[in-house]
Amino acid sequence: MVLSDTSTGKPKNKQAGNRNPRESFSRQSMKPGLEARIAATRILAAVIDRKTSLDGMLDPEHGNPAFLPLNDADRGLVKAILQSALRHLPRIDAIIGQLLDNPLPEGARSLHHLLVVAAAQMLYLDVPDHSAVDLAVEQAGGDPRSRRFAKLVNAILRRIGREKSALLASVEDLPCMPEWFMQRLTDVYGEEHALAIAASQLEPPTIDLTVKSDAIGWAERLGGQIMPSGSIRLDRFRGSIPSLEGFDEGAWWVQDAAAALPAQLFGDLSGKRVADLCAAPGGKTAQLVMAGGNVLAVEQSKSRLKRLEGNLARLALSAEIRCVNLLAMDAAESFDAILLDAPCSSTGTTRRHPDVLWTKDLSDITKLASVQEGLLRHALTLLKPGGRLVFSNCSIDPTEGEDVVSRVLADDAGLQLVPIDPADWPGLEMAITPKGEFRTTPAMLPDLGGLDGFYAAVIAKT
Ligand SMILES: C[S@@+](CC[C@H](N)C(=O)[O-])C[C@H]1O[C@@H](n2cnc3c(N)ncnc32)[C@H](O)[C@@H]1O
Repeated sequence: MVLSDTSTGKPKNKQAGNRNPRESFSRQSMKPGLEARIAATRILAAVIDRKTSLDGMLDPEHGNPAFLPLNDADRGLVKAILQSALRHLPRIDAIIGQLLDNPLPEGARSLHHLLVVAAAQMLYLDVPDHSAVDLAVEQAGGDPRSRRFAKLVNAILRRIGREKSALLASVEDLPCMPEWFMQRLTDVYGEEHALAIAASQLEPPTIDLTVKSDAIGWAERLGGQIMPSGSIRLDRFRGSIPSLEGFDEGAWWVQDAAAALPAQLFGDLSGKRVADLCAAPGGKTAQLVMAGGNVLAVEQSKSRLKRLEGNLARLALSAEIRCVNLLAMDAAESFDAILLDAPCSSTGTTRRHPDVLWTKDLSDITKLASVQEGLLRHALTLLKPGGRLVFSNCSIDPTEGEDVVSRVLADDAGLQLVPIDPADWPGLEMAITPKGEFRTTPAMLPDLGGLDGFYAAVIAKT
């Protein structure tokens, strides 16, 4: 049995996953929920087959063409389906595999994605089984690539409905990460820690806020708890952030507790000239301004810089802003303190962005490490003697953290690592390496709801 599937071909324009003209649905005649399911299936295909990141495709104005016509409720449903499907993909695949007599044909990508979307709804979301099955069968019937498998779709999904508990139990020990990533985590952190990271990834993330001041007061008002980073955690908050007290007046901003650490490593910045070299969307810029710095925020992406400007305006904080590639900055311009929060694989943020695991691989990690090394070497030329630079990123792989810093330090005797003192960070001692760098992972502080994976090191120039 051979299926052809052109959906794995390159998209015709920059927006991945355009409506396939061969699908025979018209919007008006669709059952409620079907359009959302079709959108979720297309976007899932773009993530898995074309390595397209989810954030851009779910952008309310510039997102995937299948996403844009949906109403708010359907958009919410699509997001929930995709988060669940990507978070649990290896388990869903294993369950579907158990129910098939023969593996799905190599080319049957659209059939695979359709089954994954329906199974995610049935196994991990509160969608009634009969409605998930009916819509999946209708979806299969309306797509010439899957039409002849409509009976198979019906049979598999009905069995998932009937045998849900046993099927879920049969996969509960399977880590929900791609094999290459699980292997890499095991090599770096050991099996136990790697399994704990994989398990933490199954939990929806918490929302953390960084406050301008009065953390105790805001924690009480918002019903949150104060984290060892000083952040306020709103555990399992699911509402609308802008509706929270303090948003309009700019009293706080959303920032994971681990992401709040690097900018704090400078201490008081009063009177100092500070550069935030990879600044957007600006969470760390805001911290540097609040620490008293005279801050220049540098960012090469115009659209991301707009977000930074909007964020600083809401917070009523001011910084000098420059849209430039930091590699073009001249060493004649020097700074007392520099934060380089470098672009990275984002593998520390898989609780929030489960697509990262399916859009990145080891070669991306190696490439990004080399970009980071170039950025770090250049950033250090902009640092005054006696100044400090904090290098950070949200990768969980030491290739993009510890290894970059140790190579750069080994080449220049005028640079030293300033060890972070565990005594200064009660509650986060486990996140400080023997050399004195921050290395958080999502498996840390499990009783408080975990942390993003982050790396940060302080470098001094003599
Ligand atoms: C990890 S994000 C920074 C997050 C930010 N520090 C925060 O806390 O909100 C990395 C940013 O660096 C920017 N970037 C990447 N390469 C750059 C370069 N060569 N020059 C300037 N900005 C760059 C990216 O556009 C991206 O916005």
